[in-house]
Amino acid sequence: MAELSVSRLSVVAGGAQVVSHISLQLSRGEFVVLLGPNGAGKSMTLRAMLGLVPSTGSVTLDGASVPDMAPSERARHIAYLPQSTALAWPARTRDVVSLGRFSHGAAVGRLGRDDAHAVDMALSECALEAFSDRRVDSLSGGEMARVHCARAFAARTTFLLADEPVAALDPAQAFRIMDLLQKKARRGLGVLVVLHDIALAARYADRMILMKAGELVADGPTESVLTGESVSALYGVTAHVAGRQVALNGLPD
Ligand SMILES: Nc1ncnc2c1ncn2[C@@H]1O[C@H](COP(=O)(O)OP(=O)(O)OP(=O)(O)O)[C@@H](O)[C@H]1O
Repeated sequence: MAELSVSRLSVVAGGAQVVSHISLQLSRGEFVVLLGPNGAGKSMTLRAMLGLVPSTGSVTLDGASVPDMAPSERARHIAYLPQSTALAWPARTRDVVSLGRFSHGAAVGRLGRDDAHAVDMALSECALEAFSDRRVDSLSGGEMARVHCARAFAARTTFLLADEPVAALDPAQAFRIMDLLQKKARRGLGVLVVLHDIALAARYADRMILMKAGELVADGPTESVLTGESVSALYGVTAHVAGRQVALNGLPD
């Protein structure tokens, strides 16, 4: 069973410790949601796990240090959907999805048979066939989010780290993306997703990790981690949780 293992990961930014001694494991086939208030250190944790920011501690994939991997090797194992999804250049959808194959040696206009197949599959999984030749700067936010997912799926990695992939999507589009990620996890992808929508997280997560002020405060099965008390302690709002149903009742009086 492939495993991504994080041990005592810490990050300092702007002179402050923004991630403090985080340890966690992610296995293939798991769907894990990382929750926490703004500024808790969630994005920094993902970026440090990928070696994109300096950190201390260790991150290993089946024992091999991830930050020490060449970028292309890392990208063959772990796909990353960063928070910002804007694309500044007017590429076609299919070419953006093809970027997911670059770590396998492909280049725009130079896709091998396996690359082309992976791109076609990813376009189909994300219901993007009709947009294949469209310029991405003409797509809606929800369509663009699907393009980013397709790019990640085309890479055929064993792990996917996604930072708020459904922020700014309407409920149907958000469910569509979460369903896709869940389907991929059921087929063996290890998925770690940062979300702010607690109800959505409750619906999908096999496991939840809670972070606050740079520290990991809970990690376990959704049913045991998600309680009215844990949501209140995390966000400072009153909440009622029944199983996987979450009702937020605003700020305390
Ligand atoms: N380059 C930097 N210099 C100084 N502080 C930084 C820098 N980058 C990030 N930080 C700080 O690190 C903390 C954690 O940031 P991070 O982006 O990981 O939070 P987050 O949990 O992802 O928040 P959000 O939910 O708002 O996206 C924040 O307080 C942020 O201001």
